[in-house]
Amino acid sequence: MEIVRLASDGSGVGYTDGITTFVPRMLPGEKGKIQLTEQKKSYRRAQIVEIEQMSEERVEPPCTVYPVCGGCNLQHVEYQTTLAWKQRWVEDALRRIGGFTDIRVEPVLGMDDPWRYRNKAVLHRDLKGRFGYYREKSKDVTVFDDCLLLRQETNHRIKKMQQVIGECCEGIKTATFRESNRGKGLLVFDGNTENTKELDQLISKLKEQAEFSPQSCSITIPRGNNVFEGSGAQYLNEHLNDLRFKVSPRSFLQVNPAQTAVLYGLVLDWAGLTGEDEVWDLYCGIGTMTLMLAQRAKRVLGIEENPYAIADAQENAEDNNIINVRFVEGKVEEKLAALSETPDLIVCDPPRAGMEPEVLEGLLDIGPERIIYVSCNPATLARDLKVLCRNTYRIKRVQPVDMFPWTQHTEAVILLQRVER
Ligand SMILES: C[S@@+](CC[C@H](N)C(=O)[O-])C[C@H]1O[C@@H](n2cnc3c(N)ncnc32)[C@H](O)[C@@H]1O
Repeated sequence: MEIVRLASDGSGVGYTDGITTFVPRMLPGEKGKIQLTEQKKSYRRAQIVEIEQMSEERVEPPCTVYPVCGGCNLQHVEYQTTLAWKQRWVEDALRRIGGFTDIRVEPVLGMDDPWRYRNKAVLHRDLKGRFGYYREKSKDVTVFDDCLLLRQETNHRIKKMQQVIGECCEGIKTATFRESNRGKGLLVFDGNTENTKELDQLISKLKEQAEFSPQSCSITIPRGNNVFEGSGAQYLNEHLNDLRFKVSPRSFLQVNPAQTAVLYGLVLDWAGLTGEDEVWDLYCGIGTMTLMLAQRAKRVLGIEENPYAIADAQENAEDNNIINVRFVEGKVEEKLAALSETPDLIVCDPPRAGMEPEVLEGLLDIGPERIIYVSCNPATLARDLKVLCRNTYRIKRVQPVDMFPWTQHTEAVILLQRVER
């Protein structure tokens, strides 16, 4: 098969028997043998067997498990090429889904060093007791020695955990490693983690290792009803700008601290706050942006559905002596209707699914002068902007930020200006 174009997840696209066929990790202009892995009526998926004609854009991926790991899918091209692709994917989504034909999308803000940037790794356990990443579209696990997206210290911690746990504590199915930007770790075990002697022994053994001393990495076992037990502090402390944030094991935190600073910097810059502004931060998580906005605004309201995150947000405000914020726990689609004022600015940072229709209607009713939309999914972003920009708002700026190098994921910040009430 010959690859004729690129899909928006980085797969190559060609045709087998006239049917669109997606081949991950194959590039436009390449020819080769493929094997079909999935057949649907309107499309097929396949995997590379052999590449016979290679694109000049292809490079040797530095990671040894890249061909079989579901974590990264763009390591077979240069980093700058991936940034150009991501810019195009945002443009394509805005045009195809949103119907925006004349919007300028700025070049993606990439990283100077796009390796070892992640502060979180979710590892799954296979039947042999080995921990690793899921393969693409599979529950098979890829075991790795050195994940190039994680710091070396984190890779060492993972190896040590694997050695100590061996085949014991079968109930543990997932190990999530998180890390603050000052290097302190938090390991969360999930699965069937009832209070057993075996689990307590595991924690004792891990604590004896330098990698899991309470100063170096806490261990957390959720025991139901918001109870976490283990070793060390049962949360992370993160430092962003001049603020300190508590992050509970079940709360969201952006995974790329270096690019988070770039992303939040853009939001603060575009917010153009004067000190007299009323701001709402929808989908506010642990209140990271809420508190930063509050330092420059009159008042900020944060809305978030995760009870752990909202509790963190409240504590974070107190901890940083920020008093001009208020947090509301609940779904944005339910809480928005109960609010009657019109803020000057609304910042929204929804999950990949984007915003519910009720939220979009609510935003149009409330009608703030400006909206800043932070999105990690160009497709749902374009769908939502189509509604917001039908009559009321105009897109002023679109700036993608590379939060997830070597993966197909794309983050973008959009500034909307109200043009009509
Ligand atoms: C992409 S995160 C952004 C968090 C925060 N703005 C930050 O930068 O850390 C999305 C957040 O939305 C929350 N969330 C998801 N669906 C929600 C909903 N329907 N209503 C309120 N919050 C929601 C999630 O719990 C998560 O904390």
